Amino acid sequence: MAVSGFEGFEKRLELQFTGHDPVMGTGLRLLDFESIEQVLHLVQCTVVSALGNQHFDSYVLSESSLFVYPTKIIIKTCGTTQLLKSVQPFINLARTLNLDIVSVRYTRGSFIFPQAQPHPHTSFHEEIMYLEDNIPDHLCYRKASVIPSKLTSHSWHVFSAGAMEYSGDVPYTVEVCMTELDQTLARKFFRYPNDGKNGDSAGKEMTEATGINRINPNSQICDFAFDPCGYSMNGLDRDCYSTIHVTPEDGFSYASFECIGSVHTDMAEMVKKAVKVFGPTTVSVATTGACHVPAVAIETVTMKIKTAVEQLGMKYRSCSMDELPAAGRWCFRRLQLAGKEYNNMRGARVHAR
Ligand SMILES: C[S@@+](CC[C@H](N)C(=O)[O-])C[C@H]1O[C@@H](n2cnc3c(N)ncnc32)[C@H](O)[C@@H]1O
Repeated sequence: MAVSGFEGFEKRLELQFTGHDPVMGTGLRLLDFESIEQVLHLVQCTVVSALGNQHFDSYVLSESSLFVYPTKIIIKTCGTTQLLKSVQPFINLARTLNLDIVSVRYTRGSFIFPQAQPHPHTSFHEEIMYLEDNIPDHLCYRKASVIPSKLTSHSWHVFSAGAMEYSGDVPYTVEVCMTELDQTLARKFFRYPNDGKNGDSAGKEMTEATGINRINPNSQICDFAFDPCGYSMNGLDRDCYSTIHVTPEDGFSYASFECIGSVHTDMAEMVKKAVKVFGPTTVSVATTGACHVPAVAIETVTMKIKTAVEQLGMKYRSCSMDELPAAGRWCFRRLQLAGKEYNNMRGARVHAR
């Protein structure tokens, strides 16, 4: 942990592959656990719990989560992990299964403790340089973008590279970052000393006590409670995942909620339920991949989420959009608890009333 506190904001990497073998039922899921562990060792994290279904495998990590689909890997890690060190090893491992990389997407918010980040995460510039050096040339549709909000301390960083332009036919992704959690709600993610439980049983109890199990009642949940505090879960609902990570310590409290949506998902309702679990002061919502079907167009999805979160007493502060050739349109919205204002330094909160 950094001297100052734990960095909750995750770095997220999504690698998409393709292969000549039309039988894609297993694909990357054939990777043996030892190979995955070796990559995670480079990133500086470990597996603490795992659960799979017929569509994908999910791993709760000591620092966030990993999802392995037949042709896709999604890994998000927090703290001072070196996530981008996994890019080349994953591409090489996929090659052993005759799978070729076709797109890379890297996203993250603004770190609370940027000075604590190691190479190659000391700045967004360094991250882009590292990615450029470690992905193959055929991923030629490339763009990096910092999507601003009104607060320079809350921006969304995106890099995407693809072998072809984005076609808009994938389910959309919503990444929610919450800071300054309500202290009473955050306390539910602390364990009692000598509680006689292990990470799995304590995690299950937190999932139920906090209402996380009601965010998507159709999910199978793999959860883990850290000692003395902290919580992570992966939810599996057919081929869609959701994931929650919580750093409850006062002063740098943080929680994230991420999930995949489709025309069948009431995303706004799920985000609202997730925000309610934590009572944060600031909520940022990054949405991408929404396609041209009107019901899941990015404007429709993000507007519904905004309206749902406002019902919890949050006020809309800013909205920015950008378009990346290999990843499609991005929308980054920030909301803040009504009656609270920030000056431009993170954490320096001024009450407006
Ligand atoms: C559960 S992980 C979640 C990471 C996620 N990105 C977040 O901050 O919400 C981080 C939390 O677990 C706590 N924790 C306790 N033991 C830990 C360990 N061995 N590794 C990582 N985090 C640990 C940290 O202090 C922090 O509160």
